[in-house]
Amino acid sequence: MRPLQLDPLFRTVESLPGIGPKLAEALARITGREGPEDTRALDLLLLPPHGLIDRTLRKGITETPESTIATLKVRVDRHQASPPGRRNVPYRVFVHDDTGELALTFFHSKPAWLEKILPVGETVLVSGKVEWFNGRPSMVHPDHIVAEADAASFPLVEPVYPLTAGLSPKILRRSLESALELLPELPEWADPHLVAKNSFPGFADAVRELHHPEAALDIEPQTPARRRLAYDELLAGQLSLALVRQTLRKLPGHPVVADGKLRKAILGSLPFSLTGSQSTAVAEILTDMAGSDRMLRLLQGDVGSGKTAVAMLAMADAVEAGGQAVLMAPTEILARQHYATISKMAEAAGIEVAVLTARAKGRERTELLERIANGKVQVVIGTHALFQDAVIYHNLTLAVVDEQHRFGVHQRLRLTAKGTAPHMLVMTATPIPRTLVLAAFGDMDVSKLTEKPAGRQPIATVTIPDERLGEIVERLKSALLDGKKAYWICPLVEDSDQSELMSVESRHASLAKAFGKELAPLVSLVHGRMTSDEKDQAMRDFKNGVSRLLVATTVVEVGVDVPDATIMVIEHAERFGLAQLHQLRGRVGRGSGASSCILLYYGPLGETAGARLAVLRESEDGFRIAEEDLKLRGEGEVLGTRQSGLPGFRLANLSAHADLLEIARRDARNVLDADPGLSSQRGEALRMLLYLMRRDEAIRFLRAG
Ligand SMILES: Nc1ncnc2c1ncn2[C@@H]1O[C@H](COP(=O)(O)OP(=O)(O)OP(=O)(O)O)[C@@H](O)[C@H]1O
Repeated sequence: MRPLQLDPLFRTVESLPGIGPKLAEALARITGREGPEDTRALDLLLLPPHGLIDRTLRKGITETPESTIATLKVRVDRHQASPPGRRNVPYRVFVHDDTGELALTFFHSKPAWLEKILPVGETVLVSGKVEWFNGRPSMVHPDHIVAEADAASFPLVEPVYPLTAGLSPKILRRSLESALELLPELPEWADPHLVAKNSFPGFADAVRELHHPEAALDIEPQTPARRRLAYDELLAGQLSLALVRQTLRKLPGHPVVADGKLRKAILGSLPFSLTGSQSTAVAEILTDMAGSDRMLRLLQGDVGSGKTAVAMLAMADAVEAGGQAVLMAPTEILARQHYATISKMAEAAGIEVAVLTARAKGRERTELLERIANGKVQVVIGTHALFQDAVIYHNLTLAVVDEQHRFGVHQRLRLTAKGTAPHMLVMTATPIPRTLVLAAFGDMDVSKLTEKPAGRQPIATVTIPDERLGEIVERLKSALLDGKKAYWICPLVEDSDQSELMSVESRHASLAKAFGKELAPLVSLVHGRMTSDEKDQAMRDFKNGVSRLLVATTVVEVGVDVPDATIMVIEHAERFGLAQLHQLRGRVGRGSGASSCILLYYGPLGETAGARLAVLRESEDGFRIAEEDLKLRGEGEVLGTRQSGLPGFRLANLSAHADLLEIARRDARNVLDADPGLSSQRGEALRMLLYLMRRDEAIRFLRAG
């Protein structure tokens, strides 16, 4: 049970003054919660400002430099309403000070309201950005207009939060202030030495400071308050991972003893020999599985490095030793693809493979479940459907989870609830740096595939502005005529008014048209809104060469393996994250043919966007790209926080707080060594921390264990 003391903080944001259902939705979005009911006062409190507006500049009107935010004390001279019927001509209010005149400009504002807040002849404080048009200063929609008498209430320094549509800074401010009033004093959970050494304020004080910066320095990641909160967040994360591990390790292992007969049969049938790091990874995995402790290993390998074969070889040993193995993929497309590859490999060893996804229904499903339960099926490939309650395994000894970062700790727990405690191999193609591995997975053993299979050629990567689209289409046309295969990736599914992003459907149509009668049938489409049958068909057609240009959304991002596809066009490349671009590009260059990747951007490019694309052009090394991405964008984006299911870090910034991550890891371990049930006084306080940081799943686990 959650301690009563925390109840006020768990009020839904909707219960805060001024917040209705719409705003609650908006807040759910910016705090990354599932929906409005799940968005609590606490989530608002732990949302750090990402910038600051400094309103301390107080020069005269004409002394204010172009495009700077200034606070001006002015006298109101006259109002100039929009001419009747021409609402797009702004309403102007002319004001002056000793240095000159300023036009306050308003679009679609109510005249009565403007007359009320800007009475002619009165002196007011206005604050906002001063722009010069035709040699005259103006301020469009001032951020603040305050009567001189109320000058004391004027915010000199204002924190800025990430905003989404429908949420104004003022409303956010107001709800934040009322949430701050709910903060109780809490017991200290951090180690007193650490607190003293770092001059950490208490949690509640740190939260208050977070939202009341007094100067730009106060929002830097290295203030004691920011560091304190970052530490708390990291500690909660590490503690929750350590709790999972603690319980998993307690369950009896399954020493896998096999002489490698099946594995060798598979190896012999592969059209290639393993790379050095593939062999090393296989050896590491087999050593782990032979031991009496459960394996918890991360197999990290860049795009196209050949993780699937490694997994298959490990599964072969598990099967030979009389067990079953599962491979869980994050998407249906990927599950089916793995099924296709793996059944082919398994055939050589006579291993029985089946695929299980949410799509299996009726008799087919019942029969499949039966064959899994009686052990006839030895390897099951699937999506999270693999771990529904109805699925009972005969003797599950190895679970391979592909792209774990999409699932999160929760599914990992479900997996172990399947009676037996299988060895666990987590495969990730996201070449995340060590600090992130630690933050996301805790202390797992790691095998790395450090080289690409022999014979791969570099992918020629170019950035091209949208004006040259016609040229790209022409080149693509001749490539298709040459028998080549290409992907064309678009960011969105349907045309929508709010977005000028090119939709995959209209791009599919325009390309088919541009290619003319002869080539149009070779152009196919796949996106997330199609049924899984349709998606399958599209992928199969592309693989078999029935279609040769696949226009797709990012459903093809992870893992799709069509080795003879050699051209990748990514439209609106400037809108994708670097790591995601790397994943997408990794769909080509998977065979021995020369490949190219065209990053098509709609300019002009901002500085960061330009730098990002340049990194990609220069490097194919996923690790380097991830490091650069981390520098350019922060870790939440690298991991794709929202869709990843990995509880993202809001307060900790892993490039700034790497030292705290190490400390948090050590502290989590020490705490649990001394007090595995978190029942001491400090343990109780730490439970509170887990609630506060929304790691409820760990608490449930604590109870179960
Ligand atoms: N040692 C090898 N030599 C040559 N080709 C290999 C080797 N190992 C794997 N391959 C081939 O390389 C391609 C990529 O392998 P795989 O799909 O396992 O990559 P992956 O690591 O899962 O990459 P991604 O994360 O991009 O899906 C496959 O077509 C596979 O058959």
